[in-house]
This record gives sequence, structure tokens and C-alpha cells, in this order.
Amino acid sequence: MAVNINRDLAQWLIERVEEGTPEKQVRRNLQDHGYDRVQVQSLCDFAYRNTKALYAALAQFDHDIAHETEQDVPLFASMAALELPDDNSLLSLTHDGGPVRILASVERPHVVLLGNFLSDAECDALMALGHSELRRAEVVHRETGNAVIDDRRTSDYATFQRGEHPLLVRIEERIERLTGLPTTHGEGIQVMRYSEGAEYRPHFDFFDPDGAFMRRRSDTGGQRVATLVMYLNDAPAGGATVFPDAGLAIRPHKGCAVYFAYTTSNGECDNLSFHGGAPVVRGEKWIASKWLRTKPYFSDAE
Ligand SMILES: O=C(O)CCC(=O)C(=O)O
Ligand SMILES: [Fe+2]
Repeated sequence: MAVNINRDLAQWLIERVEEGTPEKQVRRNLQDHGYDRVQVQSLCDFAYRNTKALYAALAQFDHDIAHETEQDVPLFASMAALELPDDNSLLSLTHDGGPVRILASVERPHVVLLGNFLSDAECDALMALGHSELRRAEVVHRETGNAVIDDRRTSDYATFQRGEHPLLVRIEERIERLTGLPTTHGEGIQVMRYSEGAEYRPHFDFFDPDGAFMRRRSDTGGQRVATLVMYLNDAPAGGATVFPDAGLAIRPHKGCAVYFAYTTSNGECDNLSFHGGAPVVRGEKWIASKWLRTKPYFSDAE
């Protein structure tokens, strides 16, 4: 199958070549991100043996983009979702457990509640996948971008690379169909367990737009624009996902998911998206989270 190269991939390849990343490592990264052997070969030929053509392609992309009027993020975020279909379902988005349904949506903060996003079997399989890998969750430091332990997030989690497991591939493809954002714009799925008393205090998922981290990293993955929290069990008590400034609380229900996007129509980060996971009062709460970026995201490049 031929490989399509877009601006971000061209840019990423050029950066790797310029910083002297060995071809072997780039091959591995590309394979990890779902490119087959033939595609990897032609991308590496382009990057390492025809670099001039790659620069030319990038210049052409930049020229085209400069002449485009539209933004580069075709988000569900940006709003078809608010027009709830008459039959209240996403007709084409079905899986073994039946159709995904839109149960409710809020304009600001932009929140969409989805029913049956995952089947029971998928929830169980995700919990099993995460179980043996669990460790104390970390948060991204707003200035440095480093992952650090923080009392505001007391859950355990297991982190996965995009496409690391067939189940994750299936769910990532579903998220692509839901949001219109290519899977490459997603960070790897995290499976999280909150034990009794554990919480994630209210926070923003987007990076501080003025912070040093964003200034340095805006070319790789860019800003976060939306989050999908998938509920893997019915938390017995407590553990709601809360948006305190909007007076909104969502009870964890197995197979449901909450999608929220935080870019306002003028391109700014929406402070109303301030949210958290309330303390679990009894039992455990399990979720899987997915963060989506404005641009293709390759974790090794971050
Ligand atoms: O636990 C929740 O309900 C929210 C999780 C969350 O905010 C996150 O993972 O970014
Ligand atoms: Fe969050």
C-alpha cells in the first residue's frame, strides 16, 4: 500500500534526520505507529536518501497551508455533536456490543456523554490489560512537561503506546471515527484505577498556553484539544467526573464515556473545562483516558 505523507510527518522526519537520529530508530518508531514494512522503507528512503525532496515536500505543504483558509483540526469538538441526531444514535458507530449513543451534551464546557462506547467485554479486557502494569499515576508538570508524582492525583495507572495491543487499536479507530481526528493525534491510552479515597483533583487537561513546555513543544503534537474518559466499571460510590465551574457531575457507568473538548471558537483554551475525578467513597473506579492533540503526536519525539 502506498504511503501518504502529510506535513507533520514530513516535518517529523526532517527533524529526525537533522538531529542525527539513526535510521534504525526511525524505522522502529514508524513501525510502532502502524506503518507497514513497505511504507517504512519508502519513508526512510525519502528521509535519508532523498532529503532534498523531503524539504521540497515540506515547503509545498507550507505553501498550501498558507493558502488554506481553514483550521487543521476537524473536531467533533467543533460541533456536529451538539446537533443530536433524531434517533439519538451515532448510526454508523457500532461495535460488537451494539451502537454507540449520544446520551447528553453541553455546549460550554463542551461535554458529550456517550452510552455504550465500549462493550462490557472490552471494559473487562481493558481492566485486565491494565491490571498487571499498574503504578502510581503521575501528572505532567505545567512548566517543565516532566511527569511527576503529585498529591492531586492519587490513582494508579498503566500507560500504553498507541497501537500497542489489538484491543487498543480497535478502540483508537473508534475514537478516530467519533472525533474525526486521525489516530495519530492521540496520546497512548491510559488505564486508571482509583482505590477507595483516590481522586484526581480538578485540573485542566490542556497545557499552560503560556508555559515554557508549550513554547518548546508546540511543534510535536501541539496542544491538547479534547479528552475521552471511558468508564470501565460502575464505581459503587463516589468517583464522579466533575466540572465544578459548570455544576456538572457524571457518574461512572460501565461502557459509557465522556468526551470533552476545550478549544473555544476563537481558538483559546476553555477555562470552563476545569474538571476532576471526585474521591471514590467505596470500592474501585476504573477508567481509560485518551487525550487528543492538534497535531500528530509521536511520544518518542516529545
Ligand atoms: O477520573 C475522572 O473521572 C477524570 C479523569 C481525568 O480528568 C483525566 O484523566 O484527565
Ligand atoms: Fe483530566
